[in-house]
Amino acid sequence: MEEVFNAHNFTAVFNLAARAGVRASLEYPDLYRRTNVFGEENILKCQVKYGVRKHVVASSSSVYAGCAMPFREDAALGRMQSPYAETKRAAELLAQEYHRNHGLDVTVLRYFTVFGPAGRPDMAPYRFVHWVATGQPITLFGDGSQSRDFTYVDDIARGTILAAKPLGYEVINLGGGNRPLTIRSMITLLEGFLGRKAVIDQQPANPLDMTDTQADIGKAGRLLGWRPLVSPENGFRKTIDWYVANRDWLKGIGS
Ligand SMILES: Cc1cn([C@H]2C[C@H](O)[C@@H](COP(=O)(O)OP(=O)(O)O[C@H]3O[C@H](C)C(=O)[C@H](O)[C@H]3O)O2)c(=O)[nH]c1=O
Repeated sequence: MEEVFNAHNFTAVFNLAARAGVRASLEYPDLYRRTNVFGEENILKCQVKYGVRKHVVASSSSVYAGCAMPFREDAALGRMQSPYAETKRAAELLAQEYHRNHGLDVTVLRYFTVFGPAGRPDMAPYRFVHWVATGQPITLFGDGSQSRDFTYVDDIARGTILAAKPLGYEVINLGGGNRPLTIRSMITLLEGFLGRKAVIDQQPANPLDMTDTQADIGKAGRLLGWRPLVSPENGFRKTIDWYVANRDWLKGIGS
Protein backbone atom coordinates (compact mmCIF):
# COMPACT_ATOMS: atom_id res chain seq x y z
CA MET A 1 0.00 0.00 0.00
CA GLU A 2 2.79 2.42 0.92
CA GLU A 3 4.31 1.91 -2.54
CA VAL A 4 1.03 2.67 -4.26
CA PHE A 5 0.28 5.73 -2.13
CA ASN A 6 3.85 6.98 -2.70
CA ALA A 7 3.56 6.65 -6.44
CA HIS A 8 0.19 8.39 -6.95
CA ASN A 9 -1.76 11.43 -5.85
CA PHE A 10 -5.19 10.04 -5.06
CA THR A 11 -8.24 12.18 -4.35
CA ALA A 12 -10.34 9.24 -3.13
CA VAL A 13 -9.98 5.54 -2.40
CA PHE A 14 -12.67 2.92 -3.06
CA ASN A 15 -12.07 -0.24 -1.05
CA LEU A 16 -13.96 -2.94 -2.92
CA ALA A 17 -11.42 -5.66 -2.13
CA ALA A 18 -12.69 -8.43 0.09
CA ARG A 19 -13.18 -12.06 0.87
CA ALA A 20 -16.83 -11.99 -0.05
CA GLY A 21 -18.52 -15.41 0.10
CA VAL A 22 -20.86 -15.91 3.04
CA ARG A 23 -20.61 -19.68 3.48
CA ALA A 24 -16.82 -19.98 3.00
CA SER A 25 -16.28 -17.51 5.84
CA LEU A 26 -16.95 -20.24 8.38
CA GLU A 27 -14.07 -22.25 6.96
CA TYR A 28 -11.56 -19.40 6.69
CA PRO A 29 -12.54 -16.76 9.28
CA ASP A 30 -8.93 -15.66 9.76
CA LEU A 31 -8.51 -14.96 6.04
CA TYR A 32 -11.71 -12.94 6.08
CA ARG A 33 -10.51 -10.91 9.05
CA ARG A 34 -7.11 -10.28 7.51
CA THR A 35 -8.54 -9.10 4.22
CA ASN A 36 -11.74 -7.37 5.22
CA VAL A 37 -10.72 -5.79 8.52
CA PHE A 38 -6.92 -5.45 8.58
CA GLY A 39 -6.93 -4.75 4.82
CA GLU A 40 -9.39 -1.92 5.43
CA GLU A 41 -7.25 -0.61 8.27
CA ASN A 42 -4.11 -0.61 6.12
CA ILE A 43 -5.87 1.57 3.57
CA LEU A 44 -7.33 3.92 6.19
CA LYS A 45 -3.89 4.36 7.79
CA CYS A 46 -2.32 5.20 4.42
CA GLN A 47 -5.08 7.69 3.65
CA VAL A 48 -4.32 9.52 6.90
CA LYS A 49 -0.57 9.38 6.32
CA TYR A 50 -0.75 10.58 2.69
CA GLY A 51 -3.59 13.05 3.22
CA VAL A 52 -6.20 11.36 1.03
CA ARG A 53 -9.50 12.48 2.53
CA LYS A 54 -12.26 10.56 0.77
CA HIS A 55 -12.87 6.89 1.52
CA VAL A 56 -15.62 4.67 0.09
CA VAL A 57 -15.92 1.12 1.43
CA ALA A 58 -18.12 -1.74 0.29
CA SER A 59 -20.19 -3.33 3.02
CA SER A 60 -23.08 -5.75 2.74
CA SER A 61 -26.79 -6.29 3.33
CA SER A 62 -25.60 -9.28 5.39
CA VAL A 63 -25.15 -6.94 8.38
CA TYR A 64 -28.96 -6.57 8.59
CA ALA A 65 -29.67 -10.17 9.72
CA GLY A 66 -32.70 -10.19 12.01
CA CYS A 67 -33.77 -6.60 11.18
CA ALA A 68 -37.24 -5.69 9.91
CA MET A 69 -37.55 -5.27 6.14
CA PRO A 70 -37.10 -3.18 4.11
CA PHE A 71 -33.68 -2.69 5.66
CA ARG A 72 -32.89 0.91 6.54
CA GLU A 73 -29.45 2.29 7.27
CA ASP A 74 -30.50 3.45 10.75
CA ALA A 75 -31.79 0.00 11.82
CA ALA A 76 -30.44 -1.24 15.15
CA LEU A 77 -28.22 -4.10 14.03
CA GLY A 78 -28.44 -7.41 15.86
CA ARG A 79 -26.05 -10.34 16.03
CA MET A 80 -24.07 -10.94 12.85
CA GLN A 81 -25.06 -14.23 11.20
CA SER A 82 -21.70 -15.19 9.66
CA PRO A 83 -18.00 -14.43 10.12
CA TYR A 84 -18.27 -12.62 6.77
CA ALA A 85 -20.95 -10.24 8.09
CA GLU A 86 -18.89 -9.72 11.24
CA THR A 87 -15.88 -8.61 9.22
CA LYS A 88 -17.98 -6.25 7.08
CA ARG A 89 -19.49 -4.70 10.20
CA ALA A 90 -16.04 -4.39 11.78
CA ALA A 91 -14.79 -2.56 8.68
CA GLU A 92 -17.75 -0.16 8.87
CA LEU A 93 -16.91 0.66 12.48
CA LEU A 94 -13.21 1.07 11.77
CA ALA A 95 -13.97 3.50 8.97
CA GLN A 96 -16.30 5.41 11.28
CA GLU A 97 -13.52 5.63 13.83
CA TYR A 98 -11.16 7.08 11.19
CA HIS A 99 -13.82 9.62 10.29
CA ARG A 100 -14.25 10.67 13.92
CA ASN A 101 -10.64 10.73 14.98
CA HIS A 102 -8.71 11.42 11.77
CA GLY A 103 -11.16 13.52 9.77
CA LEU A 104 -11.60 11.15 6.82
CA ASP A 105 -14.75 11.62 4.76
CA VAL A 106 -16.28 8.14 4.71
CA THR A 107 -19.12 6.59 2.76
CA VAL A 108 -20.06 3.02 3.66
CA LEU A 109 -22.07 1.36 0.88
CA ARG A 110 -24.18 -1.65 1.82
CA TYR A 111 -24.47 -3.67 -1.38
CA PHE A 112 -27.40 -6.06 -1.91
CA THR A 113 -26.57 -9.29 -3.84
CA VAL A 114 -24.75 -7.87 -6.85
CA PHE A 115 -25.05 -9.78 -10.13
CA GLY A 116 -24.36 -9.36 -13.83
CA PRO A 117 -21.77 -10.10 -16.50
CA ALA A 118 -18.44 -11.32 -15.07
CA GLY A 119 -20.19 -12.00 -11.78
CA ARG A 120 -18.53 -13.88 -8.95
CA PRO A 121 -18.37 -17.58 -9.82
CA ASP A 122 -19.10 -18.60 -6.21
CA MET A 123 -22.51 -16.85 -6.21
CA ALA A 124 -25.90 -18.27 -7.15
CA PRO A 125 -26.49 -16.14 -10.31
CA TYR A 126 -23.28 -17.23 -12.04
CA ARG A 127 -23.41 -20.82 -10.79
CA PHE A 128 -27.06 -21.32 -11.71
CA VAL A 129 -26.63 -19.92 -15.23
CA HIS A 130 -23.59 -22.14 -15.70
CA TRP A 131 -25.32 -25.25 -14.34
CA VAL A 132 -28.54 -24.82 -16.31
CA ALA A 133 -26.64 -23.97 -19.52
CA THR A 134 -24.42 -27.04 -19.18
CA GLY A 135 -27.20 -29.39 -18.02
CA GLN A 136 -25.73 -29.93 -14.56
CA PRO A 137 -27.92 -30.12 -11.46
CA ILE A 138 -28.33 -26.95 -9.41
CA THR A 139 -27.22 -27.29 -5.79
CA LEU A 140 -30.05 -25.47 -4.04
CA PHE A 141 -29.62 -24.64 -0.34
CA GLY A 142 -33.10 -24.69 1.20
CA ASP A 143 -36.36 -24.80 -0.74
CA GLY A 144 -35.72 -21.72 -2.87
CA SER A 145 -38.36 -19.58 -1.12
CA GLN A 146 -35.60 -17.33 0.25
CA SER A 147 -35.38 -14.03 -1.61
CA ARG A 148 -32.81 -11.42 -2.62
CA ASP A 149 -33.01 -7.75 -3.58
CA PHE A 150 -30.68 -8.40 -6.55
CA THR A 151 -28.76 -5.35 -7.79
CA TYR A 152 -27.28 -5.14 -11.28
CA VAL A 153 -23.55 -4.52 -11.46
CA ASP A 154 -23.78 -1.37 -13.66
CA ASP A 155 -26.15 0.21 -11.13
CA ILE A 156 -23.72 -0.64 -8.34
CA ALA A 157 -20.81 0.84 -10.29
CA ARG A 158 -22.72 4.09 -10.92
CA GLY A 159 -23.82 4.36 -7.26
CA THR A 160 -20.30 3.68 -6.05
CA ILE A 161 -18.81 6.45 -8.16
CA LEU A 162 -21.55 8.87 -7.04
CA ALA A 163 -20.60 8.06 -3.43
CA ALA A 164 -17.19 9.69 -3.90
CA LYS A 165 -18.65 13.12 -3.18
CA PRO A 166 -18.03 14.70 0.24
CA LEU A 167 -20.64 13.47 2.72
CA GLY A 168 -18.99 13.45 6.15
CA TYR A 169 -19.83 9.97 7.39
CA GLU A 170 -22.77 8.15 5.81
CA VAL A 171 -23.97 4.58 5.46
CA ILE A 172 -25.98 4.09 2.25
CA ASN A 173 -27.84 1.05 0.87
CA LEU A 174 -27.35 0.23 -2.80
CA GLY A 175 -30.05 -2.35 -3.47
CA GLY A 176 -32.69 -3.26 -6.02
CA GLY A 177 -35.29 -1.42 -3.95
CA ASN A 178 -38.46 -3.34 -3.13
CA ARG A 179 -38.29 -5.89 -5.90
CA PRO A 180 -36.87 -8.96 -4.16
CA LEU A 181 -36.93 -12.15 -6.18
CA THR A 182 -37.16 -15.63 -4.67
CA ILE A 183 -34.36 -17.99 -5.65
CA ARG A 184 -37.02 -20.24 -7.24
CA SER A 185 -38.26 -17.39 -9.46
CA MET A 186 -34.69 -16.63 -10.39
CA ILE A 187 -34.32 -20.24 -11.55
CA THR A 188 -37.58 -19.98 -13.55
CA LEU A 189 -36.28 -16.80 -15.24
CA LEU A 190 -33.02 -18.51 -16.18
CA GLU A 191 -34.86 -21.56 -17.52
CA GLY A 192 -36.96 -19.29 -19.73
CA PHE A 193 -33.96 -17.37 -21.11
CA LEU A 194 -31.83 -20.48 -21.65
CA GLY A 195 -34.70 -22.60 -22.96
CA ARG A 196 -33.71 -25.49 -20.67
CA LYS A 197 -35.26 -27.04 -17.59
CA ALA A 198 -33.15 -26.95 -14.41
CA VAL A 199 -32.43 -30.13 -12.50
CA ILE A 200 -32.57 -29.34 -8.78
CA ASP A 201 -30.42 -31.03 -6.16
CA GLN A 202 -31.96 -29.70 -2.95
CA GLN A 203 -29.66 -29.50 0.07
CA PRO A 204 -30.39 -28.29 3.60
CA ALA A 205 -30.54 -24.52 4.04
CA ASN A 206 -27.28 -23.04 5.31
CA PRO A 207 -27.68 -21.35 8.72
CA LEU A 208 -25.16 -18.65 7.74
CA ASP A 209 -27.35 -17.45 4.85
CA MET A 210 -29.80 -14.57 5.16
CA THR A 211 -33.39 -15.68 4.53
CA ASP A 212 -34.62 -12.57 2.73
CA THR A 213 -33.20 -9.17 1.85
CA GLN A 214 -34.97 -6.01 0.80
CA ALA A 215 -33.38 -2.56 0.66
CA ASP A 216 -34.86 0.79 1.54
CA ILE A 217 -33.09 2.95 -1.04
CA GLY A 218 -34.59 6.31 -0.08
CA LYS A 219 -31.32 7.56 1.35
CA ALA A 220 -29.37 6.68 -1.82
CA GLY A 221 -31.95 8.70 -3.75
CA ARG A 222 -31.73 11.69 -1.43
CA LEU A 223 -27.94 11.84 -0.99
CA LEU A 224 -26.68 10.49 -4.29
CA GLY A 225 -29.61 10.95 -6.68
CA TRP A 226 -29.31 7.20 -7.28
CA ARG A 227 -31.81 4.54 -8.12
CA PRO A 228 -31.36 1.26 -9.94
CA LEU A 229 -32.10 1.39 -13.66
CA VAL A 230 -31.84 -2.29 -14.56
CA SER A 231 -34.59 -4.69 -13.41
CA PRO A 232 -33.71 -8.22 -12.32
CA GLU A 233 -35.37 -9.56 -15.50
CA ASN A 234 -33.25 -7.36 -17.81
CA GLY A 235 -30.19 -7.94 -15.67
CA PHE A 236 -30.49 -11.72 -15.91
CA ARG A 237 -31.06 -11.48 -19.66
CA LYS A 238 -27.85 -9.41 -20.01
CA THR A 239 -25.99 -11.88 -17.76
CA ILE A 240 -27.03 -14.79 -19.93
CA ASP A 241 -26.14 -12.95 -23.16
CA TRP A 242 -22.69 -12.35 -21.70
CA TYR A 243 -22.37 -15.97 -20.57
CA VAL A 244 -23.37 -17.32 -23.99
CA ALA A 245 -21.01 -14.92 -25.82
CA ASN A 246 -18.10 -15.94 -23.57
CA ARG A 247 -18.92 -19.61 -23.19
CA ASP A 248 -15.58 -20.87 -24.49
CA TRP A 249 -13.26 -19.18 -22.05
CA LEU A 250 -15.75 -19.63 -19.20
CA LYS A 251 -15.60 -23.42 -19.55
CA GLY A 252 -13.03 -23.82 -16.82
CA ILE A 253 -14.73 -21.40 -14.38
CA GLY A 254 -17.42 -22.24 -11.90
CA SER A 255 -18.62 -25.46 -10.38
C1 LIG B 1 -23.95 -20.13 -4.26
C2 LIG B 1 -25.29 -20.72 -3.97
C3 LIG B 1 -26.26 -20.04 -3.30
N1 LIG B 1 -27.47 -20.61 -3.05
C4 LIG B 1 -28.49 -19.83 -2.33
C5 LIG B 1 -28.02 -19.35 -0.98
C6 LIG B 1 -28.76 -18.03 -0.82
O1 LIG B 1 -30.01 -18.28 -0.25
C7 LIG B 1 -28.95 -17.53 -2.25
C8 LIG B 1 -28.00 -16.44 -2.70
O2 LIG B 1 -26.68 -16.85 -2.40
P1 LIG B 1 -25.38 -16.03 -2.91
O3 LIG B 1 -24.22 -16.61 -2.25
O4 LIG B 1 -25.39 -15.98 -4.38
O5 LIG B 1 -25.66 -14.53 -2.42
P2 LIG B 1 -25.89 -13.88 -0.96
O6 LIG B 1 -26.03 -14.89 0.08
O7 LIG B 1 -27.00 -12.93 -1.11
O8 LIG B 1 -24.51 -13.12 -0.70
C9 LIG B 1 -24.02 -12.21 -1.66
O9 LIG B 1 -24.59 -10.93 -1.48
C10 LIG B 1 -24.28 -10.33 -0.23
C11 LIG B 1 -24.97 -9.01 -0.17
C12 LIG B 1 -22.82 -10.27 0.00
O10 LIG B 1 -22.33 -9.36 0.66
C13 LIG B 1 -21.98 -11.41 -0.42
O11 LIG B 1 -20.68 -11.01 -0.74
C14 LIG B 1 -22.51 -12.12 -1.63
O12 LIG B 1 -21.93 -13.41 -1.65
O13 LIG B 1 -28.80 -18.68 -3.09
C15 LIG B 1 -27.77 -21.89 -3.45
O14 LIG B 1 -28.87 -22.39 -3.20
N2 LIG B 1 -26.80 -22.60 -4.11
C16 LIG B 1 -25.58 -22.07 -4.40
O15 LIG B 1 -24.74 -22.76 -5.03
